[in-house]
Amino acid sequence: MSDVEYLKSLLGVHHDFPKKDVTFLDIFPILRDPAAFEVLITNFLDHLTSHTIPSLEGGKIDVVVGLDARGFLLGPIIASRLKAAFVPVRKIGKLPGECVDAEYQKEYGKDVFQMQVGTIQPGQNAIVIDDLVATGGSAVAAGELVAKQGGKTVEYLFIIEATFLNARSKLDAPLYSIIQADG
Ligand SMILES: O=P(O)(O)OC[C@H]1O[C@H](OP(=O)(O)OP(=O)(O)O)[C@H](O)[C@@H]1O
Ligand SMILES: Nc1ncnc2[nH]cnc12
Repeated sequence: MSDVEYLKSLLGVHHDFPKKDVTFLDIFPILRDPAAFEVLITNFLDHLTSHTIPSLEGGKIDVVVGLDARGFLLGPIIASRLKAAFVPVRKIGKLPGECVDAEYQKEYGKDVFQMQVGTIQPGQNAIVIDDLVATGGSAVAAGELVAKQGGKTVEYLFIIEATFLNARSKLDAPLYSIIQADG
């Protein structure tokens, strides 16, 4: 079994959660298996360090943006290994100080994301990371927050991509996913 097949085999599959007709894919079993979690982090880092990200134009990744809540499990470790800053995007009302806002529609609802002003400097290169991309609504909103601060999103990274919802077509930078789910 390949590394990716092994990661895929660990995912929890929950029908009709959190509402009817949504099949929820649970990444937590990967985090309960230290060897699998290392495979996961190594996959992201190999991609980020060996692959040329076209929109990075030879520059470095300055900021790793992690999305509330499961992007927080991945972002800090990737940022630390890249020697980049970690910046959280949180659901509205959770971050102190002045914030920029972006409203979004996701697979099973509507929400508002926020980022603290001054956490990305104009011209900095950012990647956005989360556990799963479904419709892409949350990723698009995160990209808007990066842009509002003058930053540039050079890539969006996810453990799982629900390919049938075609989030790629909505994003302003390439999408990288380790596991593709087609239905
Ligand atoms: O591509 P989209 O349609 O926007 O859906 C993807 C988002 O939905 C999930 O988070 P959720 O909003 O359930 O929040 P949580 O991490 O706080 O549970 C997931 O972790 C992504 O952030
Ligand atoms: N199907 C799904 N599984 C896990 N997280 C999600 N976020 C949005 N859709 C999801």
